[in-house]
Amino acid sequence: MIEAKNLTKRYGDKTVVDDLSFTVEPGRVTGFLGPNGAGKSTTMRLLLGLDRPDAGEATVNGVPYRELDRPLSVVGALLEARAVHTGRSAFNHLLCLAQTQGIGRRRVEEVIEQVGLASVAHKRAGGFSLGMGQRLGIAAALLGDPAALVLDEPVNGLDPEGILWIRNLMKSLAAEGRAVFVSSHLMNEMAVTADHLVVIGRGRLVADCSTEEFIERSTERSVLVRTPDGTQLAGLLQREGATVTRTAEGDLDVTGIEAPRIAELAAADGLVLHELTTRRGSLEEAFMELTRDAVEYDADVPAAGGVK
Ligand SMILES: Nc1ncnc2c1ncn2[C@@H]1O[C@H](COP(=O)(O)OP(=O)(O)OP(=O)(O)O)[C@@H](O)[C@H]1O
Repeated sequence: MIEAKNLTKRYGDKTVVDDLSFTVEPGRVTGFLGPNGAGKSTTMRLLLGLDRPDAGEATVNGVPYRELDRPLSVVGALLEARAVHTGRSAFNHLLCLAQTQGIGRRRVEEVIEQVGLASVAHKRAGGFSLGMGQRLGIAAALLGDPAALVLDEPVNGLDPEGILWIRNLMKSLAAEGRAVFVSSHLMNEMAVTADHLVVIGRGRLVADCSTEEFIERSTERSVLVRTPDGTQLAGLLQREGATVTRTAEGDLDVTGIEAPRIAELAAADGLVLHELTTRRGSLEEAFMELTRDAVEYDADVPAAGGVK
């Protein structure tokens, strides 16, 4: 389990991570979301002891990273999305890393197999494509068979096949009981990958809840109604407490009342319906709105355990 408690980091007079607290639980993928510059990479560096917080603390299984005896066996990390610039082969690169932590050759072979690099294991890693470099970085993160993983934007710059591979790998690592913490600035990608979301804006926590709950709360549902009896139906629905607006095409856009109830009310008054479609707002739009101004949003919605 990874824990951030009141983490704060300032660069000059700018507070980049601001009193941030959250937990990354084992057995699930926790997505770490925020627009560019929100403070995700900085937070991950603090979790991994690469930077010191100005206040608060970060621990892995209750221990600060710098105090871990064999860190690779506790938490694996992928920090930068680029190929390794080395004249060494992928195998030797991993072997060197393994030897610093008393990890054997057999384990190096295993992780190379696991990330699908067996056929190029003895090729120079410096010549790898971005996707192969990402696989190598993930192999390094997995070397110590860690219970927790911290991955910073692992799908950046990958092709659809690479994205799918990383997505499935993260899910299977979580299914094995590991705590997987993965950052992204892409809401839609996280929506299909993560079980839980920690969302930040300007270094502050904006949401800490299940992905399902986030989607449910963030995207308002409305019903599109196409009818030749628009005026009567609009009046009827408004009397039932719904909010009705006319679209440019003359259809009704209805919120506050579900599609089956609209159909029942229309039927009871003998009104004709040509179409009844439940629609959801775009998740990406909701995310942009949510993170545009963290402070402003804070005042609007309930805190603690849900969308803050
Ligand atoms: N070493 C540093 N010195 C000064 N400012 C920094 C430093 N590292 C990061 N920052 C600033 O802190 C803010 C947060 O950066 P960070 O890289 O953590 O954001 P991010 O959410 O990971 O963004 P991205 O999605 O673009 O990677 C940015 O405004 C950045 O310019």
